[in-house]
Amino acid sequence: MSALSVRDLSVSRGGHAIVDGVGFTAPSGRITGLIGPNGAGKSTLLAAILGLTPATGAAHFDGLDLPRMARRDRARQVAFVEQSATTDDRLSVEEVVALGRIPFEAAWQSGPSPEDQAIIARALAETGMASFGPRRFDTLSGGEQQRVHLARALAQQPRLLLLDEPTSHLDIRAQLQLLALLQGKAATGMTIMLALHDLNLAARFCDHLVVLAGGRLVAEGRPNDVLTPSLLREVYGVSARLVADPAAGDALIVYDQAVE
Ligand SMILES: Nc1ncnc2c1ncn2[C@@H]1O[C@H](COP(=O)(O)OP(=O)(O)OP(=O)(O)O)[C@@H](O)[C@H]1O
Repeated sequence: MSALSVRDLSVSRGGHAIVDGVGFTAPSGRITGLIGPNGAGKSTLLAAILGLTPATGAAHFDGLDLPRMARRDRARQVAFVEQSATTDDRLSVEEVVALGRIPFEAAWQSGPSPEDQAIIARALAETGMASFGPRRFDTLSGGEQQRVHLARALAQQPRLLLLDEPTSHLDIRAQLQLLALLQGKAATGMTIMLALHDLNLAARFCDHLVVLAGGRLVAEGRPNDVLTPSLLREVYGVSARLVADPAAGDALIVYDQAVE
């Protein structure tokens, strides 16, 4: 089974644990939401899973020791959409997405093969960016850039996809499109984990939730079991109600106020 299994993962900075003994399993072919307030350690945890920041503990995917793998080998299995991904701004959109094929290129290959070009075109189409191929990346809006970073990750054809707040610059339609696209990918067997701030979207689109606060795992499980008013009060410091949504067959979170 190609689940992501994280065990006792810890990251310390300045003598302070910012990720503290976190363990969970993100199920195979499902979407796992990583939620928690600002500064909870979500970005640090994702970076630690991929060995991009020094950490102790373990993160395995289908028997692969993710933090200790060679970068190129890992990039053939796992793609990461960072919160503020840096890109050489002079590249065109097509060239940015083509970066996703580099881990698969032979040493003598100069530029994408016809097969790579088809994969790049498909990733651009799936993210609604097909007509932007020749545009310079630095001329895009924040939301368009975010979609291109997703397209670059999809072009890697990963078995595990990690995303750090991939909807932060997207309008509501684009958020729904992105999450529906991820659902489709999960249905093909891709294991997906994404950090997300919108808890109603997390409840609707995620199969599994991992809740962090103060660097520690607070809860893990199905959205309906995890997103309770008491958890929202404890973790986010808000009073909130769950209101039945008969059309969707589950509950919506309605926030009342921040509490002390
Ligand atoms: N190099 C560092 N030195 C000291 N503290 C750090 C360092 N890097 C991160 N932190 C702290 O670790 C905590 C976790 O940061 P992280 O970015 O992982 O949180 P997050 O859950 O992703 O937050 P957000 O929702 O705001 O993006 C924060 O309090 C941050 O200030």
